[in-house]
Amino acid sequence: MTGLHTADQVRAAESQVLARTPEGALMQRAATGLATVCLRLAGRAVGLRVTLLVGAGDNGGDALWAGALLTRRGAAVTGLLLDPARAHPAGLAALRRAGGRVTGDPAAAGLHRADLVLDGITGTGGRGGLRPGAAEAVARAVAGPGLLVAVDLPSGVDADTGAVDGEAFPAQHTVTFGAVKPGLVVGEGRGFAGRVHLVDIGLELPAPTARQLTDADVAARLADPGAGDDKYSQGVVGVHAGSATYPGAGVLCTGAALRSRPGLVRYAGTAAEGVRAAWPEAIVTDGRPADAGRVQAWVVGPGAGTDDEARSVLAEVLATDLPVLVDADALTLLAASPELARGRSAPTVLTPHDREFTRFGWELGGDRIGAARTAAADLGVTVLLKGDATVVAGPDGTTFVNGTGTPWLATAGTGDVLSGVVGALLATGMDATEAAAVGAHLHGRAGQLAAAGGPLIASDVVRHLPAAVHLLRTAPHVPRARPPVIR
Ligand SMILES: NC(=O)C1=CN([C@@H]2O[C@H](COP(=O)(O)OP(=O)(O)OC[C@H]3O[C@@H](n4cnc5c(N)ncnc54)[C@H](O)[C@@H]3O)[C@@H](O)[C@H]2O)[C@@H](O)CC1
Ligand SMILES: [K+]
Repeated sequence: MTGLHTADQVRAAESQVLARTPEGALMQRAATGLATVCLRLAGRAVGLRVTLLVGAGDNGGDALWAGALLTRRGAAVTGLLLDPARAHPAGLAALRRAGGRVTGDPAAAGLHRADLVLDGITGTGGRGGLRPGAAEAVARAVAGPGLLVAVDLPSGVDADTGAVDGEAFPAQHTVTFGAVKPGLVVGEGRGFAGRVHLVDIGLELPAPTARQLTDADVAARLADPGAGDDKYSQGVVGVHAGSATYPGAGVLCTGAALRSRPGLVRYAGTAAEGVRAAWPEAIVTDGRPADAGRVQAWVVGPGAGTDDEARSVLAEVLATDLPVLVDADALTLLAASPELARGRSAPTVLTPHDREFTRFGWELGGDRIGAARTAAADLGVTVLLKGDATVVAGPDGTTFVNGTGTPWLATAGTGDVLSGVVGALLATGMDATEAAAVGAHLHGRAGQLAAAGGPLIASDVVRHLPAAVHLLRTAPHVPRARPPVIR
């Protein structure tokens, strides 16, 4: 599990270490880690042309110290001082001592021929997007051939939210210190961070503000069937999705549930004929949820319409004491009658995309973690806010940011697949917020496998779910999972 820590949390942990270590020691650790990663990425030191973009704070100090280390290893390092009077004094002196050169002129900083560019403009102390001088230097860096490496955080990205207000440094790699900040993995920031390398600088960190599951974490939560299991003990999920005219959502959602968890899927709805034809393994009725037989969780909404019948089905399943996943059309209905979800005794999971989210009247700015948390607390539900990095927030504030997936998943029907996956996990009795996070991770991995040869369609994701489970289970360090407990 990767813990995500806010800038304040990291700063507080840093000040504890600062109080008991010699001056500059922490920055030395950061700079040494940074230089080590740079050498690994570049594959050599001697003759390596490096340009440092140096801002006015300690982030610039890290870059200068790392530049000094690289100079000593034989690199040709130039520091571009964006605010020369405020450049970190000790770092600047170290670079000069080592034989590095400095300039205040972006045109003279060698960005057109650098092998490596280190972005030390701002880190956790940055506010807002790049200022004009910094933006000009970044534009030159982007136009040049150098590998773009951000120091701690791509400048211009908000450490806590990933919001980018204006321009930011588009890093190919980010070397971050002490802890991964949420802004590196969520929101727009995710797209600016590139590959994230965490350097341990010996901080004692508090509980993270949010978490990111690894393959091993997810595998550990996916239990094998035991010798005494039968189809009922594996979790039975009910699906109400699709319509007679558009059965696709019912077919995809039912198929995803079947392929995620080999228990039993019951389908109830007007897409019955299409679902029966596609999935003989499902138990299908064209009646209402109450006609479907016993289930341990419901998925309701994808392609199910927003008419009175659909509304009454939604009210029926939300009136049960079973976990319910509400998606798509059912979210539109719920947004108009949120009281149906408020105060339920069993867990409810909402899986909105941005438009569905704002229909509830919740604001969605650059802070997707904050928005999902506010919504979850408002209704007392788990909110899975879909996006490039899906955010899952539970009613108690537990938060996950998903780290798997591919842009190819932005295609019709993949949301129906996600609902089926999470619904199947809910039916096993898994905690609802974990089920949403585990389901998002598995769905993303299946999407990555399905997209290996190029574009994918949603049914490709369904087909790749078993291979994705296998991939997760063969990840390093997977502990054995205990069998699920079915109520
Ligand atoms: N506190 C510590 O002991 C350590 C801090 N470290 C580094 O220190 C960084 C934080 O340093 P600081 O708190 O000095 O802050 P930063 O270096 O992140 O930036 C603050 C400076 O940038 C200016 N600034 C703010 N927004 C700007 C913008 N949009 N465009 C241009 N300039 C802007 C401010 O005026 C201020 O002078 C971390 O990200 C990390 O890189 C590491 O060396 C590890 C140890
Ligand atoms: K930076």
